[in-house]
Amino acid sequence: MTAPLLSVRGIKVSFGGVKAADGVDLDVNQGEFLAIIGPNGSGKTTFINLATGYVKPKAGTIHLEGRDITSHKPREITKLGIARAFQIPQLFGDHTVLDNLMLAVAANRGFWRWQTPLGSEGVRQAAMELLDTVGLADLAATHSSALSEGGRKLTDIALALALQPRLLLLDEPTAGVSTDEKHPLMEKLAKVLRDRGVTAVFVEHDMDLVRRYADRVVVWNQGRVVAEGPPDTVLSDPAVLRDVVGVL
Ligand SMILES: Nc1ncnc2c1ncn2[C@@H]1O[C@H](COP(=O)(O)OP(=O)(O)OP(=O)(O)O)[C@@H](O)[C@H]1O
Repeated sequence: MTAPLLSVRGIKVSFGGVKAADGVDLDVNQGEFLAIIGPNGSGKTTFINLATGYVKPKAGTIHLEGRDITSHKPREITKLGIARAFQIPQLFGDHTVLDNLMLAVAANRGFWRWQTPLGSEGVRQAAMELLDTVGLADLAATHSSALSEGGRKLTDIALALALQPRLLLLDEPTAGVSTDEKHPLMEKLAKVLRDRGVTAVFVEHDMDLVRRYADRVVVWNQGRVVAEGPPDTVLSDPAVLRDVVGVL
């Protein structure tokens, strides 16, 4: 069996008296699309912050393909292949969708250090390819402030893909997205990840989406992983339905 891509062992994080992670063991396997579910405030976002280096644990370890990244800075972790898409997409609203992507591509190529021209044809082409990948090529010239929430989320995912991640972390990818847009967004996302061989973790409150798109589900409650397995099994577990799904 292949070693996990990300391996978390004995992780503990507290904020004041709140235990956001209380001795968590969790593996993310190569190539899977893993959902994390749990009540508000149970520690799901903290897991994303830990994996990306924004929060440091008071105990435990995090390994990426066997390399200990527990003490690494966020920037170092990004370079090693972990990217996140934010719960609230961070876009420059007064710039076009293409400009936002070109900036991300150029930055990833070392634009700050090597002065890669921001508007060079190579950068433009790579940015257009990413937009095409997420189905937004037709909106390249649109100002990002004019996008629907689904469009903003897909742009944000394209920005994260510009970092060429091996592991993509998505905090509520469909939050704020209209009901009509949710399934097309997830279909597109699942296809992009599959086509590019990117492993992904998504935090989600919509159980229909979890059941339909996740390969595996991890249930987080009060800083602990309380259940995990295939969606159909986990989402029919009476304890999960009572303590987690019932309070979402
Ligand atoms: N930087 C912080 N400072 C203080 N408390 C924090 C911080 N980050 C998280 N917490 C607290 O830790 C707990 C877990 O938070 P976290 O955001 O990880 O939960 P969550 O499961 O993602 O919640 P939600 O579903 O509402 O986004 C909460 O009680 C939260 O208030």
